[in-house]
Amino acid sequence: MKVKVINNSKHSLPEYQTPQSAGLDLRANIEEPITLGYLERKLIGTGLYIELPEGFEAQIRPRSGLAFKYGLTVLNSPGTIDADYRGEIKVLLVNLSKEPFTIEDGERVAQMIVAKHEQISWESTESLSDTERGAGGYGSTGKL
Ligand SMILES: O=c1ccn([C@H]2C[C@H](O)[C@@H](COP(=O)(O)OP(=O)(O)OP(=O)(O)O)O2)c(=O)[nH]1
Ligand SMILES: [Mg+2]
Repeated sequence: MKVKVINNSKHSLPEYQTPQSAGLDLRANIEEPITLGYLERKLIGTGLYIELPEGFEAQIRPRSGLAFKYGLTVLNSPGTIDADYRGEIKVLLVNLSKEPFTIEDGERVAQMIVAKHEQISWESTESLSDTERGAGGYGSTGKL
C-alpha cells in the first residue's frame, strides 16, 4: 500500500507488534507534547498520508492499555479512513479520566485496521423477508 510520510523521519512506519496483530500502531507526530485534561478532546497528527486500494477502508481504534490505565480513547471510534482520502491521518483522542494525560511525540496513541468493505446500491421494496428475530433486539433474547 502506498504511504507518504511527512515530517516523520524520526518515527518508523506503523507496525504490527506481533506476527498476527490486526492493528498497526499509530504514533503521534507532533511538534510539542499535547496534554488532554478531563473530557478534553484533540486531534493528534500522525504524519501519515496513505493511498488505500479501492474497496478498502482503514479503521482507527483505541489501544486498550491507554483506555484501561488512563481513560484515553478514540472519541469517534472506530474512525473511518476512506480510500479516496489524501489528507493526513489524524487520531481524535479524548481523556475520560480526571487525571490529565500528556502525549509525547512518537507515542503509540491508537491502532489502525485495514479492512475490505462493500458499497451497496439500494433496491426499494415494500416488504422485507421474514426471520426468526424479526424486529427483536435490545436484549430480546434474554440475559442468560
Ligand atoms: O479518525 C479519523 C476519521 C477521519 N479522518 C479523515 C479520513 C476520512 O476519510 C475523512 C472523513 O472522515 P469522516 O467521514 O468520518 O468525517 P465527516 O465528519 O463525515 O467529514 P467529511 O464530510 O469530510 O466526510 O477524515 C481521519 O483522519 N481520522
Ligand atoms: Mg464523511
